[in-house]
Amino acid sequence: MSVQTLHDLLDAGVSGRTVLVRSDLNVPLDGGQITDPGRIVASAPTIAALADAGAKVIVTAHLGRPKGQVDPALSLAPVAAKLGDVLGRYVQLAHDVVGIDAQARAEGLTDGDVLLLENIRFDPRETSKDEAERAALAKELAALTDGGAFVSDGFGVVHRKQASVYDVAKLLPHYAGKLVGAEVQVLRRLTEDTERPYAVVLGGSKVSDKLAVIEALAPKVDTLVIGGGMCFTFFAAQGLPVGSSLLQEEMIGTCKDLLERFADVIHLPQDIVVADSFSADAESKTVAAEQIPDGWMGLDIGPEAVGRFAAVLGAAKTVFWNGPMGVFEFAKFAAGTKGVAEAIVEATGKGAFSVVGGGDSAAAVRLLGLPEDGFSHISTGGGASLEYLEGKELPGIAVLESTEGQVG
Ligand SMILES: Nc1ncnc2c1ncn2[C@@H]1O[C@H](COP(=O)(O)OP(=O)(O)O)[C@@H](O)[C@H]1O
Ligand SMILES: O=C(OP(=O)(O)O)[C@H](O)COP(=O)(O)O
Repeated sequence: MSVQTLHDLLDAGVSGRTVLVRSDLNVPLDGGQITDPGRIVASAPTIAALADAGAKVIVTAHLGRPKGQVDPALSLAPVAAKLGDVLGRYVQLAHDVVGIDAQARAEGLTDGDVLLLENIRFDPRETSKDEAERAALAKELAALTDGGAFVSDGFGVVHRKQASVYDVAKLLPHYAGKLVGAEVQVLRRLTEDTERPYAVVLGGSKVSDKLAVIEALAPKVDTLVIGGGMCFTFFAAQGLPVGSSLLQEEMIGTCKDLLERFADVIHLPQDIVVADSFSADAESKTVAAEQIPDGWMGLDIGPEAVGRFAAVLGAAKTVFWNGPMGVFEFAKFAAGTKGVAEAIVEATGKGAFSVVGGGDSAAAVRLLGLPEDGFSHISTGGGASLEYLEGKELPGIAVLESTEGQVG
């Protein structure tokens, strides 16, 4: 079944209708300041098209992982201000998710207005495993539109079966936004007639999510380069000490099995930059991967690893990269990410098709001064892209294919 798109909704006419848009506005923050507005910029075209066509636009989004309760540090206030700048129109922020303030503001919207609801993850029902709880929140979200429409445009979050991504689509006529459409179109190229060698580079800190993806991805690729916070569980699987580095203990057995089955595919760093604390001015030194001292944590891959990874990536004809190689936000631990990114840019220059995905990975590209056009595509989704490549059904896209919630 085909998915209805924003074009279909605009063709049908939206003037005077209230449209709920799920965007991924999960941008990196440093003390309340947005360090990279990439996801806001990428989300703006869908919102602008609707507002320009006279819709009353309600945007819902999350920021970080606030555990179902209000966390003032994760308020969408800075995001509302930045979205307003990018759109060139005032964006009002509701001070709650679906409460009295959101309801009053939704009722008061006039054609072309844009309202951003407060961080949807302040409501515990958003991420609940209980379908009835999610459905209740979805019903309250849908009610804000007074029978309007839902546009799914948060590509970075379509792999999450959450109320504002999945359940609400069942209650309203639903459409795929511009960003979701564009992302899927590019990623399709990484799953059909992929030019070999095909390299996937994985790093970052969402270790449990992404280790689960490796099992499905490993048989599909020629090379799996693993760095960032992902490599320490593999080291532990080899019986090596990892100090106080990120570790997913319950996945050690899985990593052992992966190392046995995909020994030729998996590349791990042979040296690591360790630190005595998680801070920008920590004491640091480079050690061999098998010599991480007790009490020290690995915060970057070492220079030898960068060299070896660069050689592997230099031969690749297709590259997908998700997850920084180290804590690039601290200058001391940014060299690994920069080195690997430069190697991918070089491979792209020689004709490889390259995609970098993920909020922080895309931010790293820009913040470390790499040319954005040095990659074939910069995707807003890390986990979402990985699950797409894995061939898994993405709940936020699959639900758009259903007829539930559609008119007629
Ligand atoms: N060795 C490490 N230890 C702890 N955190 C790490 C390490 N390497 C990278 N990171 C962190 O991983 C974060 C990004 O992870 P993730 O969310 O998985 O990536 P993305 O947003 O690109 O999908 C960055 O904030 C970075 O500081
Ligand atoms: O940052 C995100 O994903 P990513 O780090 O995989 O790119 C998305 O906003 C999803 O966030 P989540 O992984 O907390 O569900």
